[in-house]
Amino acid sequence: MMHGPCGEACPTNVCMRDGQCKNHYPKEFSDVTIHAEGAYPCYRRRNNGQSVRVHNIPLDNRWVIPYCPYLLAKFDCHINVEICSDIKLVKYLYKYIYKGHDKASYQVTTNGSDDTYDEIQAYQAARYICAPEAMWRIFAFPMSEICPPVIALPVHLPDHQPLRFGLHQPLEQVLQNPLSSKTMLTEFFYMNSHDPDAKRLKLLYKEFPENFVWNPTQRKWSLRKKQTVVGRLSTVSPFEGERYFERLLLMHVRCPTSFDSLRSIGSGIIGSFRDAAVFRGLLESDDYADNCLAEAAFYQMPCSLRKLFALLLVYGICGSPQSLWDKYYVSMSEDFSRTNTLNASEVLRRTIMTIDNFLVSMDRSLSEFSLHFPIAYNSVRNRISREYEFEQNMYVSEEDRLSVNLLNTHQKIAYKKVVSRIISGNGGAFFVDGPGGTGKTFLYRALLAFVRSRNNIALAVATSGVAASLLPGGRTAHSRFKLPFNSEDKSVGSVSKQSSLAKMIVEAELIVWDEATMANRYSIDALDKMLQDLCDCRSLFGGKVVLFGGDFRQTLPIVVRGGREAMIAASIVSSSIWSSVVKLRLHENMRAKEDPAFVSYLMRIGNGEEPILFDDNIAIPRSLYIPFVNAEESLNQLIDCVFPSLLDFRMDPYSFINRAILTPKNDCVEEINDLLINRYPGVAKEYVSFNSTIDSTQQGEYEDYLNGVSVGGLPPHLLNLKVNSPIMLLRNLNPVEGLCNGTRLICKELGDNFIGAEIAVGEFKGNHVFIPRIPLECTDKLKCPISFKRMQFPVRPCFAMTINKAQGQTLDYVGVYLRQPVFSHGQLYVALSRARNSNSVKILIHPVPGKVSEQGLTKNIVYPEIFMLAQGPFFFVCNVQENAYSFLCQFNLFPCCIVSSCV
Ligand SMILES: Nc1ncnc2c1ncn2[C@@H]1O[C@H](COP(=O)(O)OP(=O)(O)OP(=O)(O)O)[C@@H](O)[C@H]1O
Repeated sequence: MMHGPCGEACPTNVCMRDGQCKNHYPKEFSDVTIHAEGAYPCYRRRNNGQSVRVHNIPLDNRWVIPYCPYLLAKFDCHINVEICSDIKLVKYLYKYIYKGHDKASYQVTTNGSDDTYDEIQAYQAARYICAPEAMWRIFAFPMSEICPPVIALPVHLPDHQPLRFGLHQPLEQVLQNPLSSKTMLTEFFYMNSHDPDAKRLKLLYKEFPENFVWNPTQRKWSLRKKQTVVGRLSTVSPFEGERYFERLLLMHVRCPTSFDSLRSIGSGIIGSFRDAAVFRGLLESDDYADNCLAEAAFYQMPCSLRKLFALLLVYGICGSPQSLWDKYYVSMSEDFSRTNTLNASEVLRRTIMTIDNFLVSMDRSLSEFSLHFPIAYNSVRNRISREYEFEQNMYVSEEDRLSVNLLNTHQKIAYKKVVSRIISGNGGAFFVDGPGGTGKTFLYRALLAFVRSRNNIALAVATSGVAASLLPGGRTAHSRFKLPFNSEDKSVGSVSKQSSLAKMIVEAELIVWDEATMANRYSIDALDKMLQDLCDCRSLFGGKVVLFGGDFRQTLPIVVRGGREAMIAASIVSSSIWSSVVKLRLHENMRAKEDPAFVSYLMRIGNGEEPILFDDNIAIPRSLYIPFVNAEESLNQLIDCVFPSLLDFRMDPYSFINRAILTPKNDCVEEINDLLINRYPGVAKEYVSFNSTIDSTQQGEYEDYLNGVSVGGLPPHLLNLKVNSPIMLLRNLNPVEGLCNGTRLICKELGDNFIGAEIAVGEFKGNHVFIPRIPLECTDKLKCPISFKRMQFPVRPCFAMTINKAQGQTLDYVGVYLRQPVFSHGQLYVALSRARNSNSVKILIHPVPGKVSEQGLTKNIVYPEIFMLAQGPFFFVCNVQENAYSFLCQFNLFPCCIVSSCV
């Protein structure tokens, strides 16, 4: 079946909406079917040159609607086919099964007739049953079957057991029957207190039917011998109060022996199920901020406590900031009051200013919160001007100041070019391109030091928080320039011309943007427009000197549901500014100098020059991979290579923090982290998240589902941590202080309401921070069909992380776990290039089932067209960047020969 023709060839086709095909035809060519996370499957559509003519327009494989010839022939009707490889797609199966037959119901009445029409009765009396269904029913064949069977478990309050009795059955008789008061729930309690198997297994209520069978006649549970079943607690709306909180406890408390035991804490019993749920951390408490500060204050770390207070303010968790301030002021100012040189009002001023400074670095200010102090202080009005002052007086380290003397030849050339533009005031945009480790950051630091040591402003930004934290005074580009996050938003950001921020931007002599290869080109175009507007100058970037940097071998901008072409189209190389950018190249790898063979191997992987054997598969050298024996044994071998002794790790976590297992997908990350946190020595502390649907009426219905949802970027529902275990931050809490999405920390204190941790890497290594639970929203329908908010600590263990998350980080030992091969451009290169040499990397590849003998083969996905588009001269030839690849292919110019001829 073919779609269309539509688009330019037929703009009036029914599928056209706002000049675009609503079904996204034509699709992209692809040699294999790819099912990326959070994206529609990209089916195999080979570019084999074949086409058919429909309405006189040639349509090739990109226009084919997925179909199954067998099904079409068998049923002789219209059947579309989709891979059912995602849980979300299952809903379509149910939709079509339960939709029922097409039917209509009508009634003929005379005018003025007042006959009341019983719609339900009419439906029951005249439901249309098609012939096959009628036959199916006559033969009493089962109409539906769920496998495995789902056992619905009742939830009721004490003495609120539901009772079933006949119409004429005497109530007394019902009540006197001892079986009447027995329910699955009461007998679950009974089993937990009397049955040795139940005591041993320590099950949750929902797990109980998996191990025990309910006998409805005798009203008792007995050990299950066969059949796999699934238990589900009946849903309860939060509006039902205590019954809802009781259910919450039943979902999380193991082996309760009575209703009271659900509410028992230590030796006492808490008054209500709600309070018990709050006490166990299952429910957002009204006093959360108070409890959190009280617990953290106990550790007497006033500096960390002030930052914690600021975080609670920023995330709107403080119900009453003033009362918390009054209550914890003494603890927050303890270090200042201890110095005998400061009087009381000076202590107060310092405490206020340090909190305000912390808030300012998070783009907020103390004056935004309803807090009153007995002294005056400068805040919101001067907030941006304080930033301006901060930028103008940025401290430049001696090391950075002297780094200019250490630059290698290529770095020196780049340095001189940029500096000469700064001095001449002519402006210009540069792009420094170099593989990882060639000293791009080293160059940025030298340039930033040059400008700042003359007391001028140089703004350092990066696409990701981790990269920003590696630059002195670095911020994420979006937060520094208030750029729109949404690529649909074509506005130029929200910096008003009169603001101090605008003044700071206009005065900046240099803007450095690292990891620009990961940025969406709309952000870069937005910066160009904004600078032109603020500087009243139509030249590129308003005539400012802007230095971009990055590595096109690494991953490209993420485009939700977008494939290869969409990623290329979102890259800086597809931006209108690209042809005017001066390209600077660094070649000498300064990081892996001692292993040149590994460096050239990495380059071959990154450039896509490693020979492809078949289906994008390359052979990994024998010394780099662990031979696959079976899933468990081989994974253990990989773990042993990366973390040879977890006990040593616990003793000296800093010595091991730069070791990690990298893998393409989130599900593997969670699996390995769970495995390793269990093996890690020490007692685990479990933090349970509270998930609430944005639409509160959906809470009861979806709560269990949301507890099971694992979304990339959100912490897990059940977060298990141990003291000294490594964790990764999942939010940009404060990039200026090194707290970015991706920062690695070491757990130090595990309170009930906070986590105390030390930053483990980078400029801020050793800094201590208290992290509170914060609300983390997921409204992206592609990640989860139900919009919800998860109240949890924004961290996860980081023994393992996704390859994309590792970008920008340098590791001492890298384990690459490829249960599934990489799925996007540059991932294999990013994973391997985190290591300094070949001795500090090991790869485990799961072979294709049935082909265990084919060891050490894996995919290396490289989009060579990005390298071509990144080369300047070709832009003059092809003009329309997005079509450059196909344009060049028409002339039989293929990637390798183009790159080499261009170089
Ligand atoms: N000219 C130099 N002299 C001495 N050391 C250098 C020089 N250039 C870079 N280095 C060192 O080499 C290492 C890698 O440099 P850097 O982090 O700047 O590379 P990069 O290109 O930014 O890498 P990535 O793309 O992975 O972030 C660093 O330890 C840096 O200090």
